[in-house]
Amino acid sequence: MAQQVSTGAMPGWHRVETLAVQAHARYASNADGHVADYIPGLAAADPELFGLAVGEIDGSVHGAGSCETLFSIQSISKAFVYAMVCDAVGHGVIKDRVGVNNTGLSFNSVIAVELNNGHPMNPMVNAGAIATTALVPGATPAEQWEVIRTGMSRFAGRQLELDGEIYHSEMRTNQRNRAIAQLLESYGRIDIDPSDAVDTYTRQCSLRVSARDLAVMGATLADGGVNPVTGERVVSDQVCRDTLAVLASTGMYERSGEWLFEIGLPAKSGVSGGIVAIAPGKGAIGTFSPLLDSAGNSVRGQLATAYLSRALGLNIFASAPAHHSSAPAARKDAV
Ligand SMILES: NC(=O)CC[C@H](N)C(=O)O
Repeated sequence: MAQQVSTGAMPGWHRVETLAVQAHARYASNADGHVADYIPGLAAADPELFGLAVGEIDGSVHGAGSCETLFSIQSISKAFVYAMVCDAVGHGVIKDRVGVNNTGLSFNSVIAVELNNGHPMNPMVNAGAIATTALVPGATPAEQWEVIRTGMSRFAGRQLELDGEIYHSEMRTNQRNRAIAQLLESYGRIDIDPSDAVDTYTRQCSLRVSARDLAVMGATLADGGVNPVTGERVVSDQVCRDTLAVLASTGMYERSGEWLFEIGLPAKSGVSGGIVAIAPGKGAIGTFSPLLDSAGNSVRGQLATAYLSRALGLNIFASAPAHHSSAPAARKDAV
């Protein structure tokens, strides 16, 4: 796991380790928010769970709390499947077919598709993610699923497994996603059977990861597409740039602008309570806590990421070097 070395991209091994523990301790007692319940399998999540990890591009990982607890990745899969599809089919195809602009509406909005003439607008909302998954290489849904599972596992540096219970639970209750996929088909935005696209998309959302996995997956995007733990190239550096740009504008649902303003990092969240935030050229923060705010973003995850972003000087818009900027606590904790 973590090595006692640092490239200097972040403040130093011991400092990052200490800050990870502090970020966890600082917000562990915050019980604001609600567990997602529109997928019955998610409603059973333990609201007490809270884990985080910081992954550096030298391959070190610093964890705190429930950082090894597994949970379904949900919407965070959208970021990595987008990167894989971009790598496979090129960014022009996906930009035209799916788009890169924020809808300003909730992630499962049907009206956003209608308002934009069937254009999904971006790959981080359900419509765009289903259209993106439909573009995954493979002659059959089984082949497409294998490409996704293998690709996501390469980002994590270990074999990821499907959470069968969550998958079946969502498949029984995802009428809205089925409607979105059929709407996309009616507009000629997906070429495969819409039920197959939704099935594969639901599987990708049901892959089990930990906060530690998210930190490594994010650090791979921070590292220009090379997994810093395994040393394997997963996607090209150009694909990382494209993916991070999309995450910056759309990764935190309709709160993406506010997030970028406060925290200054491209990020992606999911309704099971995960968040991954990426500091290009430095590393990534993975957090997990199932209590969500009204937009579906983890409350503790946002607070801990904000704290770490400030303390580690990760904001991509900061013009002063970290040692010249104000102390971590100088800005209020509200996200
Ligand atoms: N925001 C999310 O994490 C949503 C993912 C979930 N699988 C859905 O499609 O509704």
